[in-house]
Amino acid sequence: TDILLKPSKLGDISVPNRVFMAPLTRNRAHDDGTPWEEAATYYAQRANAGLIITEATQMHPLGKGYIQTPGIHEPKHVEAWKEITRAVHAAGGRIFVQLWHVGRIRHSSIEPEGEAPVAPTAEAAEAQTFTKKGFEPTSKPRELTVGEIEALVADYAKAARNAMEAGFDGVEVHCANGYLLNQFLHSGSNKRDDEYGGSIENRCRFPLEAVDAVIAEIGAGRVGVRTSPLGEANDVPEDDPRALYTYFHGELAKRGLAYLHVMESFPGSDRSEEKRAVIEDVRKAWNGFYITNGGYDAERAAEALETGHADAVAFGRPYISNPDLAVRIAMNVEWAEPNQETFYGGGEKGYTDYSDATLKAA
Ligand SMILES: C=C(C(=O)O)c1ccccc1
Repeated sequence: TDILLKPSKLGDISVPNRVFMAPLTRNRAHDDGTPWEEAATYYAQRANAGLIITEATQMHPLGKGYIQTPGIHEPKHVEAWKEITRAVHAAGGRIFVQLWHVGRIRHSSIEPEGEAPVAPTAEAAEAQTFTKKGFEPTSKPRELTVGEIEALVADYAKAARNAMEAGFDGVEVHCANGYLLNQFLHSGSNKRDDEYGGSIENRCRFPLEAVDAVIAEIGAGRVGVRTSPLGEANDVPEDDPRALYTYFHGELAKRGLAYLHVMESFPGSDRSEEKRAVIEDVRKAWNGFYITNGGYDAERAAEALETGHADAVAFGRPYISNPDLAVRIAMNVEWAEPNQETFYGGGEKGYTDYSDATLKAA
């Protein structure tokens, strides 16, 4: 598995290995969207990753859909993130922030309280979110006007500017997992009849405008994009994933982005031949640095690089319970299993209290 430890260039930066930390929602931020102070320790412990991609971080007040997720749209958010990026850089790490807007995956009791979610179309998702009362069905959204979409494009650029101010090495634009930009991409969630809906080109328009605004603000070498072509999360059916993502990945390939990050499978879902074939096809439309993600162990990760399928592998749950994952891979040390009870919400337990055994053993 040594191929996982090969350095590489990645857009404007260099990475020391191909073992990346995938975005992980942990629901431990303050209610006003300020990240928790303990996050500096949590991310610095994981600085051995070739690249850390933060938990999904809302780029607009209405982009918040769950309790205690962090934001990056206020000056106080930027100040708090500065401590985190400083700690990661002091530990020798590199970190991108994932810019998120939940769209209709939101309950109106979440701050800003009483505000309905926004979406491409005024149809509620068959989905749940978690509020202070626990899991609740998502609220019925209202349809975004063209003017509001244009304002959100500018908000993505502003969030990217905030990310640079906060000391991040770059940003990942979240276009996956049934959230706002994914809702625009898919035929099942986007029923608009204006220039932002209908054809594949029209459904890709807003996501591409958002990516272009971020590129214009901070440069393509500091921008990655995440997609989930076979996404099952949050009720975003799509008539023709192969055609849609061949086009979307092809458009992204023209922009000189730092990377494309694809969730290829999901916890508990099957990896059928048909699904693998779609992923292989839409993978071919991309021409740059490719990060794969989805339940990899070290052996399958090394194989993904050896076959040329991917240039790096993002690990989610393994990085929860193995802060030193890249070192464990280098030293061939067994991985610890994460405790699912402390994935979402809570304090230090299950967050910063996992052992970095190899660093003591080294
Ligand atoms: C941001 C998330 C994603 O991209 O799936 C998320 C949100 C809530 C729980 C788990 C994951």
